[in-house]
Amino acid sequence: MKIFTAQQIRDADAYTIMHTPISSIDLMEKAAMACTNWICKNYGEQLPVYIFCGMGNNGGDGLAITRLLLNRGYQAKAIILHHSPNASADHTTNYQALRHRYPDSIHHVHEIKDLPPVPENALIADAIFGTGLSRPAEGWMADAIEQLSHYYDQHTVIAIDIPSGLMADASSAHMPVIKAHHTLSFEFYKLAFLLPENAALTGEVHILSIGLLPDYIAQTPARYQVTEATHIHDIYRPRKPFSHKGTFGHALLIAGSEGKMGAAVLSAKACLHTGAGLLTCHVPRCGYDIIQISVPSAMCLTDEQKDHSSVFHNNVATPEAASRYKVIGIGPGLGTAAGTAWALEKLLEHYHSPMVLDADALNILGASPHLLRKVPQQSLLTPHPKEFERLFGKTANDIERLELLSEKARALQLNILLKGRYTAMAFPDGSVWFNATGNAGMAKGGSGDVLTGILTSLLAQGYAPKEAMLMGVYLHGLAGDYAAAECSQEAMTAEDIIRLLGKVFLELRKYA
Ligand SMILES: NC(=O)C1=CN([C@@H]2O[C@H](COP(=O)(O)OP(=O)(O)OC[C@H]3O[C@@H](n4cnc5c(N)ncnc54)[C@H](OP(=O)(O)O)[C@@H]3O)[C@@H](O)[C@H]2O)[C@@H](O)CC1
Ligand SMILES: [K+]
Repeated sequence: MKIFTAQQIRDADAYTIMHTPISSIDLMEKAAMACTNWICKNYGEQLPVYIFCGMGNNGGDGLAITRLLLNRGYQAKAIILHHSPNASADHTTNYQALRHRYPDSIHHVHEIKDLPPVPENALIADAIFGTGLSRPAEGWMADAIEQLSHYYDQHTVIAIDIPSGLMADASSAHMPVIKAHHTLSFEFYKLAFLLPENAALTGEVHILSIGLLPDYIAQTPARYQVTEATHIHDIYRPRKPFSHKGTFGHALLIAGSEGKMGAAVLSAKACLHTGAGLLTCHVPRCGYDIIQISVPSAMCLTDEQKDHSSVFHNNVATPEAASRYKVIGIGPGLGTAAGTAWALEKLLEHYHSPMVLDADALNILGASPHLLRKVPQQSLLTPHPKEFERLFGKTANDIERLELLSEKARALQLNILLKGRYTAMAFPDGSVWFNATGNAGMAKGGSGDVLTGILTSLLAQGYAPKEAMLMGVYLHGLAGDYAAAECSQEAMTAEDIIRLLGKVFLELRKYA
């Protein structure tokens, strides 16, 4: 799903109005109807609904919702905040319609002391500012937003299109913003919903269709996208009947150190359960029995060191040796011993195909930034926010961090993701995608090691690096969702994610 900017959303609106018999006021009615239906489906008419409206079209939506709820027997009230002397045309039309039919349902607010008390059991709808917010709220409007934010603790708050005060495609850090339990947004995700800094503001986001024209959406380029199931169905290639293990690539996984062999085991298992043809693990001597017993399908090479790996570059020292492996995954539980860092540098000097770098491999790069330039182009890097900061430095807010992510992916020609609720993936072509599968049950040790195994496996099988990242992150999240459904977010572990990869592939095959 494309993520459009506030301006592109206005253009989609205008395009639909120009190319269909639908007028602007009809579109507002459709938006208001979609919200009203959602409210009626989820809350009974015994609850009063207080709808706070601004002077633009977001306020117009609020006025139309008030009328539609009153039509259905709800006790709805519109509280209009006069932040501007001028109302938009569609706001005015809806104001007149509401006043004509339900004159007692409207309350005007010209300054903060006019805000009415809200009954204890009332539902609150926030229709003050939408995508037309052009600057931070100031003066008494900032105070009003601040005051309304406190309703979050005692009431259910539903934001219409976007929580008021939140900028759709810029950072709103340190700005007054309404906190909502639910956001009912029209047609598209807004970039703001996907940023961790806004996690506490939007609550659950529900995308409601209002019939904007699909051809505008199809023909308009968007810098940001959210991965959808259909994208993954297009990427997925089922195994052919006449294939053999060589068809699916030989992966080399360099992972583990004393006390962290579990990371290597998880990564190796995930690699095999994602379909790699052959897997060799390079581990320190202390890990030999562990790998042989825990992952019997994998081969095992041991380092000359007992507790950390230090000579893994020898596996690719000659072109002939290097050609044995389709891909290298490196990092889970690796440690950052000086010998390991030295061997990583040597590895990068010898190996020139895309690889997967995670965890301690990234920490080693963060400590020696000159190594970043030696990482083979098209490689996959999988930092979490702390590792990202060690690699590329601090930023002031999430939008700046996203820019930095995208800039580094382009400049270094690497596929770099940034882990989070909506993992962001930046590609050498300048595009940035967000993944929406996954859940908080995956915020546990081991989940990242599983992802490394999955990505390494997909590269081994010949998926292009961008496809491998989009698909691997999606599958990892979906397996996590299946695991949570089966045994709860609390109880699930990284091993459950690996186990449920099977269910994910069975699901994928249905669309192949
Ligand atoms: N496209 C769609 O899909 C559809 C969109 N629809 C709806 O339209 C909404 C967008 O409406 P919109 O463009 O009228 O803007 P909106 O957010 O109501 O605010 C504009 C007002 O706020 C003002 N203002 C701005 N910043 C301010 C500040 N800091 N402090 C004070 N004032 C400030 C600004 O005044 P000005 O900047 O001119 O001073 C103007 O008066 C969208 O979110 C959705 O709900 C649906 O109806 C139909 C389909
Ligand atoms: K709003």
